[in-house]
Amino acid sequence: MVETSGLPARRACLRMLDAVSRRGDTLDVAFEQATRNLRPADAGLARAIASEVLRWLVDLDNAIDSVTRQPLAPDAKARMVLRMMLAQAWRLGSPAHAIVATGLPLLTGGPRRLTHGVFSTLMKRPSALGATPTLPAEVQARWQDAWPGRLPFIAAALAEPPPLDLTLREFAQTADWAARLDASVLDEGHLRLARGRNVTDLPGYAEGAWWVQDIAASIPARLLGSGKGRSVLDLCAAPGGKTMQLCAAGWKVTALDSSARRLALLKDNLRRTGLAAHTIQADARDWAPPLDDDRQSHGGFDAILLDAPCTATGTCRRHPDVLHRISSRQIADQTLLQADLLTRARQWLAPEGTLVYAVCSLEPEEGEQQAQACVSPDLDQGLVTDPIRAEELPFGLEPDDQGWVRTDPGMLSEPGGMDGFFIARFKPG
Ligand SMILES: C[S@@+](CC[C@H](N)C(=O)[O-])C[C@H]1O[C@@H](n2cnc3c(N)ncnc32)[C@H](O)[C@@H]1O
Repeated sequence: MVETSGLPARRACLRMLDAVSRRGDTLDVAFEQATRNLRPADAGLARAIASEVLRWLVDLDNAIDSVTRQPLAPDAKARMVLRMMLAQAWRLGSPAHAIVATGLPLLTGGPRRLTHGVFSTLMKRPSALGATPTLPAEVQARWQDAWPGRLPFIAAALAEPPPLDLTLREFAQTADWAARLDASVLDEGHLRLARGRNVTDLPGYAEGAWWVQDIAASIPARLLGSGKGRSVLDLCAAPGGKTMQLCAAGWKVTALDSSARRLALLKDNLRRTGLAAHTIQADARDWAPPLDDDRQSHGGFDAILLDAPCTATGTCRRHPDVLHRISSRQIADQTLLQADLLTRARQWLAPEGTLVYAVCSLEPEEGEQQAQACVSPDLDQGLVTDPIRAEELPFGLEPDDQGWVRTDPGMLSEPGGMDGFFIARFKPG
C-alpha cells in the first residue's frame, strides 16, 4: 500500500510523543527509537513537530478544550494528534490540507470526524498561541518559588528553539572560523550560528575544528584555565564536550562515564577532533583512582570536573520534554546521586587541587543547595569555595554573592539565549 507522503514522519512523531508522555523517555531516546528507518528529512520533521508540541503543550490543550463540549481525555490519541496538527499549523506554518491528509490517518478506528471538526473550527480563528508558552502548573510553581524575578524571561526563552553554538579547538582561529561559518563570535573560541543548519555538512565538522556546545556549557571547563600538562579527572564525561575543551587547553585528561553508549560517542568525538584522553567506563560510585607506584595512595588529581548527571531542566529550550517528565521524585533521585559523586570526588583531589561542579539544571536542590552542603563546616574533607570572578565569565555574566554562577535560558536573550547552568569552584578546606 502506498502511504501519503509525509505520513511516516507524523507516525514517528506520534510514537515519540507517546514514549515521552507515557514512558517518561527523553526526547533524544524516543527520537532515536522512532526514526531509525526514516529518511533524515522525515526524522527532522518528526522531531520539529514533537518539540513544538512539547514546548506549547499547555496552550495547545487550552485551544482544543475551548472547542470541545466534552474534554478529550488527557491521554486520548485524538488529543495528541490534534496537538500535532495545531503545532504544524501555528508553529511550523504547514498548509491545512497537508496537515489533515497526514493527521487523520493516524487515527485508524478513532474519532476522525471529531478531530477534523476541532481542527477546522480552530483554523477559522487566529492562532491561540501567544508570544510566551504557558508552563505546566508543576513547573510554574517550582520555578516561581526558585526564581520569581526570572520566571517571565525563562518562559519567554522557551518560545523558540535555540541557535547553534560551537566551541573551537583552536581559539586563535576564532575570527577565521566565524567568517567561514557565517557565525557571530560569542567569546574567544565560541561561535553562534542561526539554527536549522545541518551540523555534519558545515565546514570544519569532518576535520574536527569544533564541536557543538552551548555557551553556558562551555563555562565550567574554562574555569579550570590552562592545563600545562597537569592531570584532570572529567568525572561524568560523555559525550565529551568538556573533555575536548580540557584536552585542547593542555590538560592530561582522564574521562570517566558509566554509559558505554555515551562513552563510544566521546571516543568518536576525540577521534574526529584529533584530541587524546584516557577513557574509563565505570560507575563513579564503584571506582577509585589506581594507586601510585608506592601502592600507598593516589596522589590526587590537580583538577576534577564534575559535570554531574541531573534533571537537565536548564536545557528546556532544546529538550522541552523536561517540562513534562521531571517531577520532584526525579529531582530528589538526582540530588542523592550528585551528593554521592561529590563525596567521592572530594577524596580524589590533590591537596592544592581544584574541583568544578556543574549541573545543567534550574533546580536549586541540584545546584546551590549541593554547593552549600559541600562547604558545610561539619564535613570531614570539606571544601571551600574558590570564588569565580566576573572577568572569567563571558558576556558580562556576574557570579552571585557566594562566588558561584547561575545562568538561565532568559539570559543573553538578544543573541538567542543560553542554557540554564549552576557552576561552583572549590578547593580543599
Ligand atoms: C551531564 S552528562 C555529562 C556531559 C559531559 N560532561 C559533556 O560535557 O559532554 C552526565 C553524564 O554522567 C554520566 N553518569 C551518570 N551516572 C553516573 C555514574 N554513577 N558514574 C559515572 N557517570 C555517570 C551519564 O552517563 C552522562 O553521560
